[in-house]
Amino acid sequence: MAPQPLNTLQRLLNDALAETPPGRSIWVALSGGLDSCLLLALAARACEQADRHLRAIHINHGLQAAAQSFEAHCRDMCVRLNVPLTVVNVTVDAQGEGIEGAARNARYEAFLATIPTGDTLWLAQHQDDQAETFLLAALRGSGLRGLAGMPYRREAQSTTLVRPWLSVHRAELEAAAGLLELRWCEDPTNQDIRFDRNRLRHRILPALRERWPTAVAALANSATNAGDADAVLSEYLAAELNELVTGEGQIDASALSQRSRPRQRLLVRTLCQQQGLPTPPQKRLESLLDQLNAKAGAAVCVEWPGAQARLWRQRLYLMVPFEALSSWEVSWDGQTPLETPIGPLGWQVASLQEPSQPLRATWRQGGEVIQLPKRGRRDLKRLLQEADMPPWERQRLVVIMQGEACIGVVCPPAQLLWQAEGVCFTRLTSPA
Ligand SMILES: Nc1ncnc2c1ncn2[C@@H]1O[C@H](COP(=O)(O)OP(=O)(O)OP(=O)(O)O)[C@@H](O)[C@H]1O
Repeated sequence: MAPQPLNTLQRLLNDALAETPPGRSIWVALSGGLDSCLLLALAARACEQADRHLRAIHINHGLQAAAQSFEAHCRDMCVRLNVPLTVVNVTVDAQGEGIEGAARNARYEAFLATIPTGDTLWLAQHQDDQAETFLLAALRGSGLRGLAGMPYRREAQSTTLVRPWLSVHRAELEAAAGLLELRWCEDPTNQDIRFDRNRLRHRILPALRERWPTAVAALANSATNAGDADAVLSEYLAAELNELVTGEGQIDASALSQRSRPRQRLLVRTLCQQQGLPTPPQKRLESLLDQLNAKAGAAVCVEWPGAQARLWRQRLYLMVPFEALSSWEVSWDGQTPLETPIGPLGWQVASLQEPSQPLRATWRQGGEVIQLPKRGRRDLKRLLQEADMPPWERQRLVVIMQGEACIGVVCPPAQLLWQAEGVCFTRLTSPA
C-alpha cells in the first residue's frame, strides 16, 4: 500500500482529473523544482490509470545560468516518464515591474499561447505558496481580490488552470518526494532573501510558525475566505454597475456620487476589473471620487499606470490612456485599405460625386463643413456636439477631404459617422 502522503496527493489528483473534460489533455507546468517534478511524477500515474493524455510544458525564461540545466532536467524526466514535453523560450522584459512579476507574466502568456483551447493546465502551487501570496497582498494593502490569492481553479482564454495541491502543506510534498526518491533542481535564487517572497519564506513565516504553529494553514484559509467574499461581492457589484451604465465603458457619475464612499470605491475598482484595466492606487481613486460632481464642462482626467478616468457631462469613462497624436495627412485613392496611426480605417469609398478630384485623409483639424443628404451644409463641430461625442474621441476622428470639402468622417476602425451627399462609403471586410 502507498504511504499516507502519497495517497493524499494521488487522491487530490484523481479528484482534479474527474473534473477535466474527457478527450482533452492535461498539461503539467514543469519548472524543474521539487513541487512540479512531484506533480508530474504523480500525474503520470493518475493519467495512466485513468487512461488520460498527459503533457508537460516548461518555460525557459533564460534569466539565469542555471536555466539550461532546469530545461535539461525537465527533458530528462519527461523522457523517463514518456510524457511529451513542450519547451517555450520567452524574453522577460522587466521594465516598469520587478523581475519576478515580469517573469510570471511572460510565463502565463506563454502557457496560454501554447496550450490548446479546452485543455487543462495543472500548477504545483501549495498551501505555503498561498500563505505567502496572501501576506504579500496584505503588505501591499490589497483589497479582497488580492487577498484571495490564487484560486484552486480559473478559466483563462478557454484554458482551465488548476492547482490540485493548493490545500497541501509544503512539508507533505517534501516527504512524498523523499519517499519516491525524486530528483529535482534547486533554484539558487530561491535562497536570495532580497526577493520579497523568499524573505517571507525563510525569515518571516518561520518566526510566525514558532508562535502560531498553524499560521500557514490559517493564512491560506483567510485567502479562501477572502476569495469567497470577493466572489459574492462581485456578483452584487456587477448587478449594481449594470444600473449605472450609460454606454460602453462609461457610467453615470452623478448617480455614483449619491452612493457611500466605500461603495463608490468598490464600484470603480470593479469597473476597472471588468474592462481589464489596472485598478487605481488609493490616492488617485480618492482624487477621482472627490471630483465626481465636477461641473458639466470641466475636463477632469485622473491617470494611473495603464489607465485613466475622465469625467464628462456627468459621466465617468475609464480607458487605456491615449498616446498623443502627431500630425498626419495622406493622399488616398479611396480604395486601398487605409492604415491610420491608430489602426485600419475599415472603410472604402464606393462612389463619389466628383471622381476625378483626389482625396486625402487626415485628423479632424476643426472648421470642417460637410454637405449632408437632406440636411444641407453642417459644421462638423455642431454635429459632434449633437452626437454627444466626448472631446478626447473627437480628436481621434479621421476626416476624408476632397479639396476643401469634407466628404466623410470615420471613427476608426468600425464607425462611419457621416458621409457627404452623393458619396457612398462601404465597410471593408477583413480578408478570410
Ligand atoms: N519555468 C516554468 N515552467 C513551467 N512551469 C513553471 C515554471 N515556473 C513555475 N512554474 C509553475 O508554477 C508553479 C509555481 O511557481 P514557483 O515559481 O512558485 O515554483 P518553483 O519554485 O519554480 O518550482 P516548484 O513549484 O516546481 O518547486 C510551479 O510549481 C510550476 O507548476
